[in-house]
Parts: sequence; C-alpha cells; structure tokens
Amino acid sequence: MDDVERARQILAEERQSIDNIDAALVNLLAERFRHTQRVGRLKAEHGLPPADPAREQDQVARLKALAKESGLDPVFAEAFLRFIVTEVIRHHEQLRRDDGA
Ligand SMILES: O=C(O)C(=O)C[C@]1(C(=O)O)C=C[C@@H](O)C=C1
Repeated sequence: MDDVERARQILAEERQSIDNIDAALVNLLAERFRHTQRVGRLKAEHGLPPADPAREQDQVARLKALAKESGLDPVFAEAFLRFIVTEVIRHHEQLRRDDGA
C-alpha cells in the first residue's frame, strides 16, 4: 500500500469516527430538548419566566471548567451552550404563548 492509499484509509476511519460522534451528539441533543420541553411546559403552566440568567451563569462556568479539563476551547463551549439555550428559550416562549392562547 502506498502512502496516499494509507492516507485515504486513515481518512475513511477518522470519518467513520466523526459520523458516530455526530450521531451521538444528535441523539443527546434530542434527549436534552425532550427535558427542556418538559421544563418549558412546567414554566408555562406556573407562570415562571422562560429564561433564568443565574442558572445560565452557573451552567457556563461549569461547562467552561469541563471544557478546559477536556482540552476543548472554553470560548467555543460557552458559545455552543448559548446557541442551544437561545433555542430552548425560544421554545419556552412559544409554549407560554400556546398556554395563554
Ligand atoms: O433550567 C431552566 O430553567 C431551563 O429552562 C433550561 C435552560 C437550559 O436549556 O439549560 C434554558 C433556559 C434557561 O435560561 C436556563 C436553562
């Protein structure tokens, strides 16, 4: 096997690992959103605010520490969490509107 062939084989193996990880991430995100939908319904039913900035601060601090330990860029970890939480809050606000309708 020549060098290029070997490189192609490694590339294919790495891509298989990446595909597996992407599938796990999607499954985990779906599971997270199932929980946040329950939280959103609870908040809508009881008139609680969709966003909780204090809770978010704790989550960001915890995830940044975990990211550092794992060798992941903590700035990226924070941006990723904020991206998800922004979508969750949008869902919560929709549930609040549905509940009030
Ligand atoms: O914990 C909550 O109160 C949630 O609504 C969940 C969640 C999250 O996605 O982690 C979303 C919005 C809040 O601002 C804080 C956290």
